[in-house]
Amino acid sequence: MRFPFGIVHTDMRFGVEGAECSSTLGGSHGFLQSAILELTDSKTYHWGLGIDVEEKKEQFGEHVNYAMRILQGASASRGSYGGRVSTLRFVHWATSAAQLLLSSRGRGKTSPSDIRNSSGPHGFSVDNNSFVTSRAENVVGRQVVSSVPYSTSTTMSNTPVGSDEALLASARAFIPSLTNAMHKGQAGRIGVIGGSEEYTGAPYFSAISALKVGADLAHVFCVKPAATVIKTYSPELIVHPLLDLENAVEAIMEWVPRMHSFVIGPGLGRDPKILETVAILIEKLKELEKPMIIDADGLFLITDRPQLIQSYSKAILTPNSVEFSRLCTVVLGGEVKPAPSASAEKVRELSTALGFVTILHKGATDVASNGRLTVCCAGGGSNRRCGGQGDLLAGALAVLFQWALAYGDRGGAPAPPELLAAYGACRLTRPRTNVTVSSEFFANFSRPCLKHFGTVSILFILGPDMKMGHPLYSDPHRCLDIVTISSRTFLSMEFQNSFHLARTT
Ligand SMILES: NC(=O)C1=CN([C@@H]2O[C@H](COP(=O)(O)OP(=O)(O)OC[C@H]3O[C@@H](n4cnc5c(N)ncnc54)[C@H](O)[C@@H]3O)[C@@H](O)[C@H]2O)[C@@H](O)CC1
Ligand SMILES: Nc1ncnc2c1ncn2[C@@H]1O[C@H](COP(=O)(O)OP(=O)(O)OP(=O)(O)O)[C@@H](O)[C@H]1O
Repeated sequence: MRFPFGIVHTDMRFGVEGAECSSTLGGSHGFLQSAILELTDSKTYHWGLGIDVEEKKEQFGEHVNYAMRILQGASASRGSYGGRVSTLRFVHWATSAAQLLLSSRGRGKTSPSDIRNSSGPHGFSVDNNSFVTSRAENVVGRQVVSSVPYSTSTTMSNTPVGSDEALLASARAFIPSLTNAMHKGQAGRIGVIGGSEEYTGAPYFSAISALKVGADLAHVFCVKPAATVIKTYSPELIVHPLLDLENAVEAIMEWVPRMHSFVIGPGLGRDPKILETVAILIEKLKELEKPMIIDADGLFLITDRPQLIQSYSKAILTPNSVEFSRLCTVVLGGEVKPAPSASAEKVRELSTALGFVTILHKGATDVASNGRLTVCCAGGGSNRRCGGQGDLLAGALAVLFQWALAYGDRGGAPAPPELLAAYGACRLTRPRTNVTVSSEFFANFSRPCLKHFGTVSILFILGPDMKMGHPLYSDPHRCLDIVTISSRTFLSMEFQNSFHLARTT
């Protein structure tokens, strides 16, 4: 495995397997050098003090501009960097690592374990003083890649009703057990309404994640030009090229009754005719009381016509910060600036204004509210912000939501089904991305993320391994080993009896 980088604090030395860059400067110049090395696949360069960007431009041409852009705009990660995400990720993490080191200088002593056990904006912080080690790369590289411990950051705001463990236990309770008595489809038939000529990945991510989490069947309802493309991603998906037919509503409604829940919006696009079709479908799904997760362009539609889901208790909206901001502007009035972490109060306000429709605001901390209760889920998760992670979450949530609803509110749970499902989906998604970061450091992200979806689900189900503070969370490499073992065990059904979970029908 390529180990992405190592940092020695004394001279900010960056090591990339097969390429090494030594700089006596550190800071962003060091990062720039590293980024350029990555971009150019250079083997070894030793640059002296200072970097003359113009000179480097001559040497490396556009790569310098590119590296600069990455450094300056790492936050604008989506899309624009295309295939260069590995470099972005490299710099992103490297930056975090260096911030850690730089911020710790001259403030006494911090042991590696202090860093490993602490948490902060990047999943870690320096609690006390300086970091002293001669082989910082051994610690910091690993730490930055693997840390992001699952912190005790889940809270209930307006009503203090539970802890992480209580929420997790209740979420786990509605997962159907694996037995030979179930028939195909019983654990979930999920419909994804989305996919356009431009966006074929998003509906795929949602649908396949639904399957990985445990649904039996996933259907995608998309426009014709997207259908073959989506189908070729996976033979497991059932793909219906119906969304752009003249009689789209009628054609899709033939399938709707057999679906347990829907994800509406991933990759849908914004063609007014398609959106009109989807608006009619939403009305019809409501009549049939189908649970629905509304994401991405589905939220664009809802922002335009909030009355579509007003007071519908089986809808969960999953806005990212920009989508949340747009919704707030329309529904609450006034400007709400997009922020990585939403104000729990604003999320509650929006939910209330929409007639207690559940809102799950995705961010550094995920905040879910049904207007009466608010649940937050932080910890875990990656610092990568590439496209597709929200789609994965939406697919997972569609499965958990229908499981939760089928299980029902049996009393004793710290939150109602919609919030348990939201919490469960976040809790499931965040460690998965964490595991992926450590194992797929230089690869593209959302797709390998899927690889761990099933396995992390296993951990989710196996319960005891998911305890916060468990070593799994401080060392994803170990986590992967255990996950592999767990999966095998799971598949061989040896642990079947330990699935003491109630079954849904
Ligand atoms: N592989 C694919 O097919 C993918 C398709 N996608 C689809 O792409 C379509 C458009 O989705 P977008 O999310 O780009 O929506 P928009 O087209 O509304 O763009 C939102 C923009 O806001 C930016 N942004 C995000 N957070 C911000 C913040 N805190 N402050 C300022 N700007 C911020 C984003 O970079 C993005 O460019 C949807 O249909 C979506 O499902 C995405 O799901 C990603 C993956
Ligand atoms: N700043 C952040 N720090 C850590 N995790 C985050 C952050 N922002 C979002 N996430 C996590 O990433 C996942 C996807 O959220 P994101 O905001 O990327 O969705 P999205 O923009 O709708 O995604 P998509 O590209 O699929 O449309 C969620 O599980 C969320 O918990």
